[in-house]
Amino acid sequence: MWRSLLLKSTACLRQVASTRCPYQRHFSSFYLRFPVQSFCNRHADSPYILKARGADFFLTHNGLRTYKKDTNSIVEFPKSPITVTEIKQYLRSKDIPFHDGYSCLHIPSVFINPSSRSNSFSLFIDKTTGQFLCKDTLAEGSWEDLQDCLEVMQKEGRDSISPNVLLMDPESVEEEDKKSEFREVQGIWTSSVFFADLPDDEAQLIKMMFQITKISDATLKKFGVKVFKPTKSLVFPWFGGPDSSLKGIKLLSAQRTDNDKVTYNEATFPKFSSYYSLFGLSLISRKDSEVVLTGHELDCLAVSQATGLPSVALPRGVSCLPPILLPYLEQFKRVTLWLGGDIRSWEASKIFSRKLAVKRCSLVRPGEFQPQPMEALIQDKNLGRIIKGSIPASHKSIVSFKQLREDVFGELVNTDQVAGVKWARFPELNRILKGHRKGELTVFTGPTGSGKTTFISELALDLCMQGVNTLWGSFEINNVRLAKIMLTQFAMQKLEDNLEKYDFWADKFEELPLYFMTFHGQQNIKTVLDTMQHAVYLYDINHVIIDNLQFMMGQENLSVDKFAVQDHIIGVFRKFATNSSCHVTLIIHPRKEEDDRELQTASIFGSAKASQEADNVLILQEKKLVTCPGRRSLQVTKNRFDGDVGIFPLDFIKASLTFSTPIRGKLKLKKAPGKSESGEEVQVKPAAAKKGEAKEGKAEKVTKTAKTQQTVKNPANEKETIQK
Ligand SMILES: Nc1ncnc2c1ncn2[C@@H]1O[C@H](COP(=O)(O)OP(=O)(O)OP(=O)(O)O)[C@@H](O)[C@H]1O
Repeated sequence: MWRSLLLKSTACLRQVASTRCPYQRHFSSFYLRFPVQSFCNRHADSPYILKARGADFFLTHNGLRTYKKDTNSIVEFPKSPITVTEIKQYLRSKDIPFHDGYSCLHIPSVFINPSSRSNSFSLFIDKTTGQFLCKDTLAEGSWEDLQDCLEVMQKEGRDSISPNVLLMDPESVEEEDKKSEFREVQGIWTSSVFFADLPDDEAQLIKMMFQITKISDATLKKFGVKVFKPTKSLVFPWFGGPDSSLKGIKLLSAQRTDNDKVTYNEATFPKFSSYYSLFGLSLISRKDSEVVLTGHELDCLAVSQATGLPSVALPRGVSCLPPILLPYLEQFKRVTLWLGGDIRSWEASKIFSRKLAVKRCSLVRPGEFQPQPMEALIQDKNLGRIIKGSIPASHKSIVSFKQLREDVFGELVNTDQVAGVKWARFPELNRILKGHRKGELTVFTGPTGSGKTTFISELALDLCMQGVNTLWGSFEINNVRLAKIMLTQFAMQKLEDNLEKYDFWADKFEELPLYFMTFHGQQNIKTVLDTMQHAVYLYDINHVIIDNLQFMMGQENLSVDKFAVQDHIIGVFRKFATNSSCHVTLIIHPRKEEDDRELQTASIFGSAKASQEADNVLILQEKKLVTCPGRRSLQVTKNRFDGDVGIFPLDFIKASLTFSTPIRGKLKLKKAPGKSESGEEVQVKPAAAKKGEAKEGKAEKVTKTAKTQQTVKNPANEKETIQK
């Protein structure tokens, strides 16, 4: 059997390497046992990326440096997308029995000998992607991997196959890294102590610090929560696998801010991108048929203690529900999502319920009387009653105001949250657009070569750094160039001149929830949309950027009215944005305009119908409204959210490729009224500054922004801040 697998895999690799290199090529995990890296090094005469089960190898022409990156940051649409009907047909053709579950099909595990199978249907196939997970052996892989295994089994007349065929080379760098990381996990875990083993006053102090005085030692012990004294952190274990062994840990530390609020910082081992723990899962019995899904470990403790209901917590809060966790939630007939107390949690619960199958989900609507679970416990609320009052997630197309009433109220009391995520680098844009909202379509245009890509790159990066899961479709410039621009903007400095800092910034950048589609050049709109859909499912993407629409117009449509095609494509993206609750930013080249005329909304679109589809229209104007030639400004010509439109100037900083708003009246330096040392009211008079002084002002601003930038916490990062 090994020989046949080996032959098949090696042949495939050889074919790929000879025919496809240096193009990007997806290797399924099935082939990972083999030395992909060394094999391809021989063919590497230019840099390229191989995506292979969570690892990307960047091979340089001299083979001197190999970057590895274990986040699945490159989104490739499966060569042959699979449907659940096709999966079922295939299983039937192989006489494999299956249960049709909520998100997965369940089949007997092919990795366990039938005589020793404790649970007959322990292999779960994701209905949307075909990815599988065997809960007994933790073997996982793609639909193609599973088919390969089944084919080999059939050919060799076997009724099971070793899961080792799917494992990485045990001596690979990744495996070595994992082993040393696991030693670290065990070290922290064994040197941590249970609350019950701490002196009373110390335990009480820590509980006060984390605001968990209402959580009993018994509850903490039941969930295995410990304290790691050196950093005064709570330690949440991740127990997994059939033997419920320790797979990882999350460390949570708390800090009290000046205004007496508590902020939490999180760190996980393994790191966030591969931390797939459903906290509390090890306490769930096979017979449990309902569960409360929370967004935080402390909330999980609160629900369990107050209601006695089975409860689990998502590993990365409301930012995503990784499909790899879905098999663990299949046993529940009813899932109550109580993810938090704000609008973001409410939106996330609606999106997650689609993945979990809406028919079994009910949602706790955040509100004054329904804060997040831990807060509800502190306020002595009846958590059981709140859960009972959760509302079915099933969506009805026609609703009465009675059903909308609470939603409308929620929007009225949370205006700031409803307005969306605020840009940290573009306060002027916040002033006009109020924020970045899910489900909207933004159309962005500007003259050729004016800096559209560079500007949108920073705009999107800003949001991504605040936890907005982002997917790039860059058809014009390749992903390496785009990532270079973004990394420069992220580091806010010219990295070419600071190569020694590359790894520092690249490590941080890698933690961003940022994904790239691998398309380049003309693309079929359907393929692009399918890939976007796929990414939304896998990574809970909130923002897709398409650069640019012209690459979807296709050659075949040239005979048709160009603007009608454009209108159609905009309509398709509009629908996607609404249906997927995902913001789409579409870059469009303008119509040919006379050089000295400003662009307008009408410069972009073929018809008025298309302009109605966009929620926001942004135009990068070049040197029109400012005296200095080459200056850019950003104009908002449409804002469906609240109608405010406007324009503001942008300064371009070439070294960092960033844009900033010039300080207002920079040449007329003005200070807010204040008091002099003698106590007199002073107003600094506008003084005409020299050119050099103005530049200094700008440089100072950049440095300040850079500082702010470094302290921005990113939820995807190992340090997350949750404001209570
Ligand atoms: N405000 C600016 N001032 C001067 N140079 C800029 C400015 N913005 C971007 N650039 C530079 O101009 C070049 C083109 O920028 P970019 O690719 O972002 O433009 P674009 O509008 O997307 O181009 P295209 O029309 O080809 O799509 C880049 O080298 C970029 O660094």
